[in-house]
Amino acid sequence: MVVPSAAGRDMSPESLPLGTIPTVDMSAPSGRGELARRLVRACAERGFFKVVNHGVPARAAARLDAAASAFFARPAPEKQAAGPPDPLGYGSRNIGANGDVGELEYLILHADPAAVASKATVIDAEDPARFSAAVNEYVDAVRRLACRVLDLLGEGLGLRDPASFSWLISAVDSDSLLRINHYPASAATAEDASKSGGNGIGFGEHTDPQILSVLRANDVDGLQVLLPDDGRRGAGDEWVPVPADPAAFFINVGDLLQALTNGRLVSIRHRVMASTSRPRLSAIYFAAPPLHARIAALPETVTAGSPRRYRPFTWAEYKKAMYAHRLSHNRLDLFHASGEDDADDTNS
Ligand SMILES: C=C1C[C@]23C[C@@]1(O)CC[C@H]2[C@@]12CC[C@H](O)[C@@](C)(C(=O)O1)[C@H]2[C@@H]3C(=O)O
Ligand SMILES: O=C(O)CCC(=O)C(=O)O
Ligand SMILES: [Fe+2]
Repeated sequence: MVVPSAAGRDMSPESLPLGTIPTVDMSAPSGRGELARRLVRACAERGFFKVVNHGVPARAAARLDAAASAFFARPAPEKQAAGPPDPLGYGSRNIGANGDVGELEYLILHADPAAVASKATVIDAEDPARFSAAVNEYVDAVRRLACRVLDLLGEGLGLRDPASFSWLISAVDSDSLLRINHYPASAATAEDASKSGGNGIGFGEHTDPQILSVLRANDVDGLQVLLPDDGRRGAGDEWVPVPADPAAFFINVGDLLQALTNGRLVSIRHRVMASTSRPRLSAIYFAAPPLHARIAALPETVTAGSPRRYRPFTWAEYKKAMYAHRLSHNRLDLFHASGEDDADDTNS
């Protein structure tokens, strides 16, 4: 039975419970087909889910955390030697080049081992090889997880080639990134923060531009996701806190996966709130295609009832538009098939 919602969208009785964040067990206790269906449902209804039994060795995560913590503990001038973010490298408070600020410092690295090696000399001057090894081992493990998820999504969506998504991020010239965020401890409440000029925002609201983001953080809360009002509640979109779980991964659909699936899978808005008494450390692998990759809705996702939503574009073209806009900008709107917005228009 299909129940029409107040908003006119069909709600199958199997829809996820209101306001919940799905957890997906990658060990597939109920079989591969069911796992693929669960992943598609999580990405279509939420664009965000928690993953357990993910297969990423705890040792790889611990090594990355140790390398990152050692870097962030260094004196400011030493850290600044790895910056400013251009857009790769070390940054503090300023996010991107268009006036966004957050209560954090961060490292953005290209995921390619050669690029990691060239940055490692300024990040860990004492032992750059140790830093590179920690990053490469971690990136390798999370890329595998991202590929497994993407292949299952391809299967669940019934694509002729279920590897269409994972193929894009596995290319040797893929433009994937690793970002490590460090939100310093502040005993501040949201009220204290606003008195001192802060706004309680660690990382402002945004969607991730790439294909898939794979996040792991320590045991400090702060991440929130904007769950869409699916019409059953009628109270509008809602910011939902994501309880920390350092043993799990959190995965979200990026803008490119929304475009490739013609809007079937949704790129979710998220943010990090800053008022915490302990530092938050997070690492996010942004799985991206090569710069020249052409992003167009896969034919299986374009139907008479669901016409093409976005015009085809390359990742390079999308990146240009993304860097020209503020963090919170809805970048996919610039690429609407019938939209009047112009992707080269740099006013946000
Ligand atoms: C304000 C910005 C920072 C960002 C580039 C942008 O112009 C808009 C997208 C931002 C974002 C969000 C997700 C990732 O953290 C990030 C690395 C990315 O690919 O897009 C950041 C960019 C950044 O910090 O350079
Ligand atoms: O640091 C976090 O937990 C999330 C940050 C984030 O969304 C990002 O870097 O794109
Ligand atoms: Fe993000």
